[in-house]
Amino acid sequence: MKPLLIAPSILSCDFSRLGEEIRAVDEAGADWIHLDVMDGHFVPNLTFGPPIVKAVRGASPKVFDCHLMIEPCDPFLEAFAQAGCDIITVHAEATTHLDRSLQAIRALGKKAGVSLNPSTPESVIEYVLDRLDLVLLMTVNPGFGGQAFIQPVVEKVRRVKQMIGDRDIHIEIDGGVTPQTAPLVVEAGADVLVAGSAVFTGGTPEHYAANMTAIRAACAKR
Ligand SMILES: O=C(CO)[C@H](O)[C@H](O)COP(=O)(O)O
Ligand SMILES: [Fe+2]
Repeated sequence: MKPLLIAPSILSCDFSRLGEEIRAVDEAGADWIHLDVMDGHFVPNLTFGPPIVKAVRGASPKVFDCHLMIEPCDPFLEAFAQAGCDIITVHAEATTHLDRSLQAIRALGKKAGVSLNPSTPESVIEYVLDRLDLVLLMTVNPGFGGQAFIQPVVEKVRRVKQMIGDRDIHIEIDGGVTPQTAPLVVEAGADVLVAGSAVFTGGTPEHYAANMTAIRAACAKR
């Protein structure tokens, strides 16, 4: 069984102190740093692009887990790779040629991920499993932090876990993860939890450590 990893989403941090906040969650015990890139087109919100990723890359040596909510995605993969992302995840709904996008990410020397919106069936990844390092299952509709967890996705987690069999592929959950919802997806087979508001609530490094401890403790009996 893979160890449980927590990837705080910086979408919920204080953007005026971005580097400092990344350093704080790193020191508070984050396994990965989750970066939400939004284009105002695929999702109804805008965040940041490669120059910001590059600017904060030095704030933490932890894995930079880049969640691209952009359409098209292919023209920007190289820039995100050069900016210092370690994992690049594209949405299946945002690329016409998913197989090509995943090949392009690996050709850049990065880990390749695919994300599925809550309403997207898991069958879309059936023929690209051997090109994947990570499947990100959205448990909210992408675009904003602080939304409520969409419960029916738990069943999809179980199905994806079965589909991947003994392949070395992470199952990551993103959206509405709290100490209450985390055990549901972990029990179903998830091994990476993205959490934005549930980690950054409180606003101090001590809160971040306690918030991550609470999520881990809730999942400890999996
Ligand atoms: O991809 C995302 C939104 O599209 C974010 O990663 C996600 O929403 C995290 O925020 P929270 O944990 O507050 O739900
Ligand atoms: Fe995300």
